[in-house]
Amino acid sequence: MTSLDHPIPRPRVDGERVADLCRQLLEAVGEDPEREGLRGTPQRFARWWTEFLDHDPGRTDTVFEEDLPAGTDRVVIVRGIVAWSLCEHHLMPMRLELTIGYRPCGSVLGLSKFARIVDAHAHRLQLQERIVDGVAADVSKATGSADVGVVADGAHLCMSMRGVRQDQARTLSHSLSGAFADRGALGSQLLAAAGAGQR
Ligand SMILES: Nc1nc2c(ncn2[C@@H]2O[C@H](COP(=O)(O)OP(=O)(O)OP(=O)(O)O)[C@@H](O)[C@H]2O)c(=O)[nH]1
Ligand SMILES: [Zn+2]
Repeated sequence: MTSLDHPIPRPRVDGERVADLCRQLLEAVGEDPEREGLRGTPQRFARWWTEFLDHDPGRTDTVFEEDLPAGTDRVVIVRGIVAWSLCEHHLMPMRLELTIGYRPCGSVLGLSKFARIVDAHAHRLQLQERIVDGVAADVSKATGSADVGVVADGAHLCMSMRGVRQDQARTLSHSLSGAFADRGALGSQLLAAAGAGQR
């Protein structure tokens, strides 16, 4: 069993510096960082950045050997995985609902590991498309399967509370490989499981 190398290393957060920058930000937007309600804000702000970016997803690659009876096909689809990330353009939250499928070839991945893999990619400054690609690559690496599909349905606050203010807009993105690709039945099954186009 090998542990997964994540393409973007976990950043180290300098909490004191973040708190100091928060104090400066409050001043720059015309606030008094010493007023009662804001006195603890720089420390809280630093704490949440640290909690978010320094998040340890835990072990992501526990697999179990599982032989399939000859002539049977097995597909695993996990849906309803919710993750929050931050868009790297505006540093604003995006909420993603992910559906992940793969066709096991000899071993199965522990079910909780899908959400842990998602966490490893979400707790960074990100693009939805990069999260989906990264999750698909890690699932493929952990399972040894070339047949992997990942669908994400994302709501981006930078598109809803500011900018174009499209509160209902959702972004669907997917990464399909092997048997999930080429508009085949498995890809369609995955998109249907994700409820694509139903919201
Ligand atoms: N492809 C992609 N784009 C994203 C994601 N998150 C945010 N964006 C977009 O990044 C783009 C940045 O556009 P810019 O023109 O540089 O910045 P802006 O003037 O703030 O853009 P507006 O949001 O249109 O006001 C916007 O279109 C955002 O909607 C993401 O996960 N994937
Ligand atoms: Zn954005």
